[in-house]
Amino acid sequence: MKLKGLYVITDEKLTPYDKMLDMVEKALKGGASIVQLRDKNNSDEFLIPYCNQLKDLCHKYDAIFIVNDRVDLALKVDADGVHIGEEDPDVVEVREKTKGKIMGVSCYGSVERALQMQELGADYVAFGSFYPSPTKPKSRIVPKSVISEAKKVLKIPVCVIGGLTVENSKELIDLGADLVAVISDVWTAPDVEKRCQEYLKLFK
Ligand SMILES: Cc1ncc(COP(=O)(O)OP(=O)(O)O)c(N)n1
Ligand SMILES: Cc1nc(C(=O)O)sc1CCOP(=O)(O)O
Ligand SMILES: [Mg+2]
Repeated sequence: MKLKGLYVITDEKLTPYDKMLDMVEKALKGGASIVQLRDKNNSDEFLIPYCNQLKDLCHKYDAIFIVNDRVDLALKVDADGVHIGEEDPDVVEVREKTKGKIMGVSCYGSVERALQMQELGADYVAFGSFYPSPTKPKSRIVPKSVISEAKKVLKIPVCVIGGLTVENSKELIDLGADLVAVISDVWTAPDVEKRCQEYLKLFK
């Protein structure tokens, strides 16, 4: 299990629950290192069986299973970790509750915030959006220079997100991104496994 490579994130519309496990397995076969469940609407009770199956699937492929926002759900299903942002539960409390698990924190365009989050125990930080995101159209665009600035001062891995495609990710990886987090470009691909393999080639 590694904090490097392709990080795929589920989406209530693009990975509907009746197709999600099949689609995620294709991404894992294609080499995804991390899978995040991102669901803003459904109840924990509805999500628990999916989380358990996703976690088992991830572990079969030596990948990491992360839950977005919902720390209590992550704990209930013993996920490998959580991802939180500015509007989510407090980082210090989350670190306390999720000792031994991976904690990823969104830092948007701020290296200063990333340094603080590293200090508070984040295992990786995420910057973005780098391009207009079909999933989060209101997300602010941040300059690519934040990646190289972050890499100069951070010890923990840097994840990039927001409007990423195979074509536009190469430049971000060359600037130092350790993880490339993707929703639309992976799940709308005609062949999800092949699309993931294309991302993996960018890291070689
Ligand atoms: C890997 C990764 N990076 C960033 C985010 C965004 O988190 P956040 O800002 O909390 O926004 P929401 O995803 O919760 O809408 C993420 N989920 N994953
Ligand atoms: C969940 C998320 N967070 C973002 C941020 O900028 O912090 S952008 C984003 C959505 C990423 O989806 P897509 O690959 O479809 O653009
Ligand atoms: Mg969040």
